[in-house]
Amino acid sequence: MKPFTYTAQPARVVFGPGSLARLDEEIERLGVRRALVLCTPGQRALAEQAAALLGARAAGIFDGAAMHVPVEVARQARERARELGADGAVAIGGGSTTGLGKAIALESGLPILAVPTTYAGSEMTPIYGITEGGLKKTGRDARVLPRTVLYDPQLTLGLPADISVTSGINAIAHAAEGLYASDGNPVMDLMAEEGIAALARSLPTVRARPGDLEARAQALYGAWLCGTVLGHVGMALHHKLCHTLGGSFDLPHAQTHTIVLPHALAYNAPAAPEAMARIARALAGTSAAQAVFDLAANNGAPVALRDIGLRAEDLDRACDIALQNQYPNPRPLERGALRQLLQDAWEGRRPA
Ligand SMILES: NC(=O)C1=CN([C@@H]2O[C@H](COP(=O)(O)OP(=O)(O)OC[C@H]3O[C@@H](n4cnc5c(N)ncnc54)[C@H](OP(=O)(O)O)[C@@H]3O)[C@@H](O)[C@H]2O)C=CC1
Ligand SMILES: O=C(O)/C=C\C(=O)CC(=O)O
Repeated sequence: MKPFTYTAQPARVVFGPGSLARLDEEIERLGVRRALVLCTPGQRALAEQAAALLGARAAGIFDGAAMHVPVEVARQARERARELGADGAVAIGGGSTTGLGKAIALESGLPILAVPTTYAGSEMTPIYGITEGGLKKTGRDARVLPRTVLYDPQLTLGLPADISVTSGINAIAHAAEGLYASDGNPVMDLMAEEGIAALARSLPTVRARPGDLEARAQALYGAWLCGTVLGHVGMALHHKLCHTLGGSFDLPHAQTHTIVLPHALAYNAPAAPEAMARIARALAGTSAAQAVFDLAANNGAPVALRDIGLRAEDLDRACDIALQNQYPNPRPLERGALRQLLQDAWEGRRPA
């Protein structure tokens, strides 16, 4: 048994179809009297539904959430919370909305209740990300971890099939890197393998039948487990590469994770055989890298960076940026091999 340290993070999770109906009692449980409801413009109707459930406990709605939490949006939301005398926030939507709630909590310490509608998993982590001047700054702070999470599979029924698949593989990426994390532990390993398996089982059904509530519940269960892993252990090459590609080249988040993951796993495979075996087992495959690639390719997800906006002439700079910071990774960062990883991901080549 490898030595480990495990510190459980506080979070209350309410899971089940219709759990949105418990919003008012759960926000009261946090001692919140005036909650600001956060959403993107596209999820305004859902936010209004949440505000109606809160009744007098709804201070108002801020519908300006945006991908990667632009610093100006964070400032506007914080100002709105102050104007309304909010003593808490409800973030209802995907990772972009949860990220806005985190930006408010980072400065104010206000309690956040998250109602996720994608599989990003941000609701289970103390990780924040705020973008300024084209650069995304991420960090970890206990203040941003949502106090309560309501997982209601019914709210994911409207998530488009293509976004569902890439958001689900974004979740798988958290767990996959968690299995070779330098600060991993047996509890997170168990959650990671179960989370990957739940998503691998359910995503094909979600794509074929987006209205299948049980498949949606399985996918959301997997996302919860994978997000919990992300919140407890450090990420490595895959996430650092995706932050580089997303932050510096403005590539779409979940799609970037989906494309890069097979190649990051192939890069680390020689240095993390046990983790790869567990990932492959969870995916019912023989090769972790190929099983992830096939899950994406067989379910209509993009497999090539060139298909989501990265140009061939960007690859050298992407490699340079990725090499700027050192961080724990099973295999040392070697420029030649890293550049080949990016070339394979750009072309969409199935890992050998
Ligand atoms: N800090 C952390 O621990 C983590 C942070 N993240 C961050 O979260 C962001 C990515 O999160 P992700 O959820 O993928 O992205 P978004 O929150 O941007 O949502 C992705 C897309 O799904 C749509 N959508 C969301 N919910 C529904 C729904 N119920 N019905 C229909 N459409 C829906 C959104 O539409 P619309 O825009 O209209 O809402 C959007 O087009 C990134 O900024 C990433 O960095 C991701 C994982 C972990
Ligand atoms: O990259 C991920 O999926 C996990 C962490 C982040 O996205 C950090 C953030 O931008 O909030």
